[in-house]
This record gives sequence, C-alpha cells and structure tokens, in this order.
Amino acid sequence: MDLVVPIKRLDRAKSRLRGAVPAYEHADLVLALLLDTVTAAAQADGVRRILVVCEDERIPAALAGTGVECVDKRGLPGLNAALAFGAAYLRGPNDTVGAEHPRTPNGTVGALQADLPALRPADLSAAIEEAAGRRAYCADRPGTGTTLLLAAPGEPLHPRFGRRSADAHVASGAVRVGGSLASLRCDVDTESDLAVAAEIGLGKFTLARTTAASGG
Ligand SMILES: Nc1nc2c(ncn2[C@@H]2O[C@H](COP(=O)(O)OP(=O)(O)OP(=O)(O)O)[C@@H](O)[C@H]2O)c(=O)[nH]1
Ligand SMILES: C=C(OP(=O)(O)O)C(=O)O
Repeated sequence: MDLVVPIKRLDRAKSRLRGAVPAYEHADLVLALLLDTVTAAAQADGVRRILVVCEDERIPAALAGTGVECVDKRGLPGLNAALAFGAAYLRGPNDTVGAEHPRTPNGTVGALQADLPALRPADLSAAIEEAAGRRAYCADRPGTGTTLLLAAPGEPLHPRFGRRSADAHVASGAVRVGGSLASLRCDVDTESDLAVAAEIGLGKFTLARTTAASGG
C-alpha cells in the first residue's frame, strides 16, 4: 500500500486552527501535525511508500532523510487534484526513487489526511487489514468527513474529499472501515479537536509545541 498525503502551503493550511497554540507560528503547528501523521503512518504494517504532495519548500526540507517522499507541486486546483496527482506519480514514470521502489502500475494506493497527530501505526494497519483489498474509507470523528481512502489493488483512487466526503466515498463504492479506531478518526481541524487528540496521545512533534505553549 502506497499512501498520498496532501498539504497546502503551511501558512494557508488549517485556517480553523489558527491561533490555537499562540506561542507558535501557525506554520510550525501545521508542520508538526504532518510530521506526526507521516511518522506514525510509516511504521504501520502494510504501508510501503508515503508521498507527501505539498506546495511549500519547508516541507521537503523537514522530510529530508525520513524516508517519506515529497513532491512540491504548485498550482493544482485543490485537494482532490493533489491526491490524483500523487496517485499517478506513485504509479507512473515520474518515479524518482528508482530500483528501491519500482513502478507499480497495478499497486494499491490510498489517501491519508495530513492532520492526524495522534495516529497510532496499529490503527492504520488495522484499517488496511479490515479493507482486505476492497475500496474503503475511514470516517472522521463526526462521521461526515474522511481521514483515509484506500483504492482496490490496481484501481484508480478517485478521491472525493471535501464537504460530506464520507457520503461521497460510499457513493463511489467504498466500504466503511475503522469505526472503532479512535486515533485514525481524530483529524484536527479546530482547537477542540486538538484537545481530543491530546487525550488519545499526541505524537512527539505536536506534543512538543502544545506542551511548551501551555508552560509545561
Ligand atoms: N497539495 C495540496 N494540498 C491541499 C490542497 N487543498 C487542500 N489540501 C490539503 O488537504 C487537506 C484537507 O484540506 P482542507 O479540508 O481544505 O483543510 P485546510 O484548508 O487545511 O483547513 P481549513 O482551512 O481549516 O479548512 C489539508 O491537509 C490541506 O492542507 C491543494 O490544493 N494542494
Ligand atoms: C476535506 C475533508 O476534511 P477536512 O475538511 O476535515 O480536512 C474531508 O473529510 O473530506
């Protein structure tokens, strides 16, 4: 399974979270959410490659040496376009990684949101296992959005993220998985989401920022 993780310019992403941790630049907090997400995802069984599709030069620099791949692609018309670009990149001739990661035109691709700072590798593994090769999605905590979309092997990703994406993914033939996987469902859009993620257990990058900000 190869996963695409999309993220906007750091100063424009996660606008609803702006000011949640006043001691830090907004961009630093957004980057910390991404780093915790991809660090956990990279440890999940069943995950082979992770490709971050970004539009910010700070992200390739932050990911250098981690094994998480990154492509800085600006000007795409939104989240679903960024995901489709990433899925095509993983399968297509733009592969820059060479023999270590051969092209996999029939491989399995998925999309993971960039704002899952409490993600546990075992929860992502469990969702992939539950999907068992079917097109599948995991809903966010309210149940209306999507945190993870998995294509069936060799099939296109056909991402339908955005408002009420859970319904859109069902309509596109995806089965729901991961209903009890709290760390996979906990996307962080607002300050109160961040508090829930802290109860589950934040990854070290986000924890460092939130702890320092509260004087700890
Ligand atoms: N690379 C890329 N990522 C995108 C694009 N649009 C959205 N994303 C990312 O996709 C994820 C979900 O996007 P949104 O739901 O719009 O979230 P957001 O804009 O970061 O947050 P809000 O401003 O609070 O709505 C976030 O990680 C975004 O940074 C895009 O055009 N290109
Ligand atoms: C884009 C989505 O989510 P959010 O707005 O929470 O990032 C989604 O759930 O499809």
